[in-house]
Amino acid sequence: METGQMSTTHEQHGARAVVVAIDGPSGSGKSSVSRRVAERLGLAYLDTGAMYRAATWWALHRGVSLTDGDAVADLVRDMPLVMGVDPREPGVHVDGHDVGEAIRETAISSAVSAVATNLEVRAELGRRQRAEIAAQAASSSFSGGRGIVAEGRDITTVIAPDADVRLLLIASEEARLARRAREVHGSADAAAVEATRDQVVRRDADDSTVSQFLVAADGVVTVDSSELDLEQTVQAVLDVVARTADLHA
Ligand SMILES: Nc1ncnc2c1ncn2[C@@H]1O[C@H](COP(=O)(O)OP(=O)(O)O)[C@@H](O)[C@H]1O
Ligand SMILES: Nc1ccn([C@H]2C[C@H](O)[C@@H](COP(=O)(O)OP(=O)(O)O)O2)c(=O)n1
Repeated sequence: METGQMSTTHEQHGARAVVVAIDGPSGSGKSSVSRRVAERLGLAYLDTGAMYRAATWWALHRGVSLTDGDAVADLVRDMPLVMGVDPREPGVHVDGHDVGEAIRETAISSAVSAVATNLEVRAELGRRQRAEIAAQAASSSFSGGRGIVAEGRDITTVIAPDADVRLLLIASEEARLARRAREVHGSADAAAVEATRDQVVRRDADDSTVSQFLVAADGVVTVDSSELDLEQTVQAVLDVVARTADLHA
């Protein structure tokens, strides 16, 4: 297997697992950039936002009211969630359901902050995220021990504050709204941007009550993608990784 071959080389060099932590607001490009960075470096990829989205889907699927915080937390503690960590195909399954597409629907985007601001849910999903990050140090893992790119809102600050590379990906509100409008509505005209505002601006305001992702914490490098296209942003992040971590990549 390709990954296995990379891991053998990696281990022969005696290199240890690298953890790249990336946070940022909605539409800054975290998911698309992190996936590409992970793929190019032969690392695993963890989309922690997808875990909050999957928890929201699961609660709605099971008919649990999102306003009943204790019931949601109880449900999430036992959630049979399987997160794929292959950056080429990062599948999300809950209780055998492939929810990769369903969790991106507007109904979930609008509701997810109610789950993401539940501190008991954060504790449970944070525990699973730390376990996955630690697991990628093992040679038997997807990355063959090379490591992982994990992205979300609190990875640089709470989940992996001692990551080798800590990065805040930002972009202007205008750029983020236009990107999301193009993605969801296929256009960045005024109507499409307005229709996207709730799931970008309101959601970031709600989410920032429990995580600090609008300003870089100490030691976190900021990359502003407002004026960069996707490939330029990937390159800017790879440059930060190369400067910061001894990847031998
Ligand atoms: N630097 C960029 N320039 C232009 N479009 C981008 C850039 N980064 C991401 N995109 C596009 O913007 C949309 C939102 O990106 P995404 O990775 O989902 O952001 P996030 O995970 O931060 O919410 C996607 O359609 C993506 O392809
Ligand atoms: N580590 C994380 C990751 C995501 N979240 C929350 C914040 C968001 O509202 C949801 C979904 O995150 P996601 O990264 O998929 O959202 P965007 O694609 O950036 O719009 O989860 C969080 O609170 N902590």
